[in-house]
Amino acid sequence: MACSHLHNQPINDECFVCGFDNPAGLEAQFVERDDAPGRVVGLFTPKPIHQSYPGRLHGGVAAAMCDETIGRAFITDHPDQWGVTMELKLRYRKPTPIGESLEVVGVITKVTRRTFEGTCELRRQDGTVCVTAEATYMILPVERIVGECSDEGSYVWEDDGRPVPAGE
Ligand SMILES: CCCCCCCCCC(=O)SCCNC(=O)CCNC(=O)[C@H](O)C(C)(C)COP(=O)(O)OP(=O)(O)OC[C@H]1O[C@@H](n2cnc3c(N)ncnc32)[C@H](O)[C@@H]1OP(=O)(O)O
Repeated sequence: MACSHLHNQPINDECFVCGFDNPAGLEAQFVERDDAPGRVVGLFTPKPIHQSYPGRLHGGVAAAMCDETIGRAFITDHPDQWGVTMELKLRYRKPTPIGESLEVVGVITKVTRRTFEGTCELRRQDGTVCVTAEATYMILPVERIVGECSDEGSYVWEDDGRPVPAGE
């Protein structure tokens, strides 16, 4: 698979989905495929701590992965605009296993002045689509997103106002 990592997208080290300093996290990675421009592919391998029924990925964890994949698909084409999830709708179509490398393919379907919408598919290695999702986000300045819940973020600010992970 020809692909490139999303080097320009920030990571919050303690994020449940993308962070690598969250012991319970998914440690997901996000890439763009050369054969699918405009899409983001989230890659992750669920651990036993992410299950619901034995061996089965918890639906809420799948939702988190779908949510972030669609959100990152927007940032790919709008690097200075971030969003918060307003609405997330999922269909759990097949059981999702743990311990298997899975991918979530996200794409943006609609952009307005204040919102964007997108869809995604969570797929197994054999192509089985286990979960599909659609979501709507409100576009907000990152200062407001971070500032509403925390006095400190894991970001520093470049001269052009762009946030980058602290320590980079
Ligand atoms: C590093 C890169 C990562 C990128 C991917 C990230 C993916 C993950 C993203 C998340 O998980 S974010 C966490 C989950 N989401 C949130 O925490 C959002 C919480 N909700 C809000 O902060 C506010 O509801 C929101 C900013 C969306 C809107 O607040 P506003 O103050 O701008 O709007 P207001 O409350 O005045 O309402 C304006 C209109 O929008 C409507 N509205 C507000 N929230 C809504 C909502 N959630 N869904 C539908 N409609 C909503 C509201 O009813 C009203 O309708 P009317 O004008 O008809 O009266």
